[in-house]
Amino acid sequence: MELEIPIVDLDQSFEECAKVVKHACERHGFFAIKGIPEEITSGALDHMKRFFALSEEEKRSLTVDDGHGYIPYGGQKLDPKHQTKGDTKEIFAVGPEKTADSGEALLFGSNKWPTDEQLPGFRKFIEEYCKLMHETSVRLSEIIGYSLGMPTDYFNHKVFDGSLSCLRPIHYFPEKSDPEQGIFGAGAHSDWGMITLLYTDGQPGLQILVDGQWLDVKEPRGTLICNIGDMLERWSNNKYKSTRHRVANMKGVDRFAIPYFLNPKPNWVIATLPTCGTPKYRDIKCEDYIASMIEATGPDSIAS
Ligand SMILES: O=C(O)CCC(=O)C(=O)O
Ligand SMILES: [Fe+2]
Repeated sequence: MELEIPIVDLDQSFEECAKVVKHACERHGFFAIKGIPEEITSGALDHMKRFFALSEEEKRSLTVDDGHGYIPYGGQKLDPKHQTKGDTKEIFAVGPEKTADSGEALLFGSNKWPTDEQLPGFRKFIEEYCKLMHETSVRLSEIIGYSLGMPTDYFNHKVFDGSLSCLRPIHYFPEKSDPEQGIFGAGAHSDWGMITLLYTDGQPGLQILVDGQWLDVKEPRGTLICNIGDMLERWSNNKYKSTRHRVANMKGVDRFAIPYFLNPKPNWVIATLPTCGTPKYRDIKCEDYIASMIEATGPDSIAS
């Protein structure tokens, strides 16, 4: 069954956007956003297709060792309990460059870029794309904070301008998923951070779990999908849902997706908002939550 998600038009008023966001977040936490120029999203997609078309050797020379870089096929298993093999995808993770004097904990290291000879213009374009995704997701966070009864400057740059946000473009291999056999493009999971902004090539595959049923998400073309992550669920004391989702590649074709994960600064403490009732969660530092999730889903969870 298909799920239609509401559209937030960033050209509309703050109040109007907040109304749509609130309604979607209280139901399942997925909505689409309009207002990012097509040539930018399709440009990012073209660059990422060229990246994943590099030779195995070239990609593996950029293999991730501390958070950023290339993660080969099967290198992540998002739902170890229900998967019989790793996700049938490869990833290239890029984050904001950390400066030596930023004083942040070293959870993620520096980026690993292909050379300009390998992929002309790639680094410049993707860096700009990261900045645009960051600005857009911070703006959405301001709207979200307001929709939860907080001042509009509560969730702004002071919270999110750190090193943990991350663009993680994905190539799903042309391999048919088989949910009965525990084979998925990406296993069921919820996202970990504040929000995720996702652009896809339009191939179906993304499914979300609503009232015990897996529904296919159909995003209107020319939009990005935005969904709520675990930290916002904690902040909002479960008012807003960090819904489980997965990728089932039922056609067995290549599929490309470019998610941007907006996370707070490493040492930012996630504590229930004063507008959201008696806390159901203990306070937790952003970097501690992320480290525990990497531990649960990274290469060590592949061993089984
Ligand atoms: O590829 C998609 O549509 C979703 C990817 C996703 O959920 C993730 O990377 O967290
Ligand atoms: Fe996800």
